[in-house]
Amino acid sequence: MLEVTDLRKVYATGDEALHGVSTTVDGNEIVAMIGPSGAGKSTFIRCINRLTEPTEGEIRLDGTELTALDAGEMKAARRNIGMVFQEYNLVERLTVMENVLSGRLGYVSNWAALRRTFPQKDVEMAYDVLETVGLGGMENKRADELSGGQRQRVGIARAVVQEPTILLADEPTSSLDPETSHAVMELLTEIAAKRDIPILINIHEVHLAVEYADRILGLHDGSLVFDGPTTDLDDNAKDVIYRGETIAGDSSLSVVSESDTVTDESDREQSAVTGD
Ligand SMILES: Nc1ncnc2c1ncn2[C@@H]1O[C@H](COP(=O)(O)OP(=O)(O)OP(=O)(O)O)[C@@H](O)[C@H]1O
Repeated sequence: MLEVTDLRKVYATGDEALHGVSTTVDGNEIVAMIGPSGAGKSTFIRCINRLTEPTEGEIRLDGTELTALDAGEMKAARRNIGMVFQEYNLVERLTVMENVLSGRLGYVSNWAALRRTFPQKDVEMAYDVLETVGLGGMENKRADELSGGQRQRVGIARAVVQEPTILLADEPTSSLDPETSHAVMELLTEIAAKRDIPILINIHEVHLAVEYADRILGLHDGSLVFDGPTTDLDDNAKDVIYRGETIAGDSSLSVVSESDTVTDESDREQSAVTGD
């Protein structure tokens, strides 16, 4: 279970992207986070696995307080958090199989990781997951030979072989055409059911959120203004989320600066996909 309490993020620029967001994600539910551009959706999802460092608040995953972990402990904890990225984050010159197996790097010794040798059971699991995502038979293709939809399936397979207890997806469909977007959302839904894990998806397209999610989180200007079953997302709720009609930002919070750098974040992204 993911439990987020009073999550606040202030970037080094002074931008307060999250004003104290609390929610839980559990079971095998599909939770879609929606909201206007700049509402803080990416920041929220990236704070969970600390690709972006939270400023304040608690993030517990299956009882472990992630914000209290040191860098080494956090790397280990990231094995439990599968991450799917908008731009796939594949290594283009590597094969589909090599990309998928990189999801197991956090489980093998440094020596094996360096030589990219994996136990037979990991390879079998990778074949299995590639079948599940509809890429059976494509394991030897290079990533740069794939379409966007196929790349995203590789990204999903890589996250799944980590055997995570939760999947996070940051705009997984926004680089894809409408048909492929549906296919990817269907795939994510199937994975949640089959693996019995929750999926938190940050998504722009409200119609996809409504079609596939069990629950909606609505962010407006860094505040969580809607948290309820998808069936409760009526026009009034959409006005609150997209126009902030009944919500005013809390300007009383003091600004705490911190020293996130782009380099830090890209290092962490690498660690998030390899568990290394
Ligand atoms: N690295 C950063 N440094 C400073 N400010 C940032 C950074 N990343 C995001 N922000 C700011 O934080 C706020 C929330 O941004 P975020 O990307 O989380 O929103 P979003 O809802 O995901 O937007 P979009 O839907 O356009 O991707 C915005 O005001 C943005 O300008």
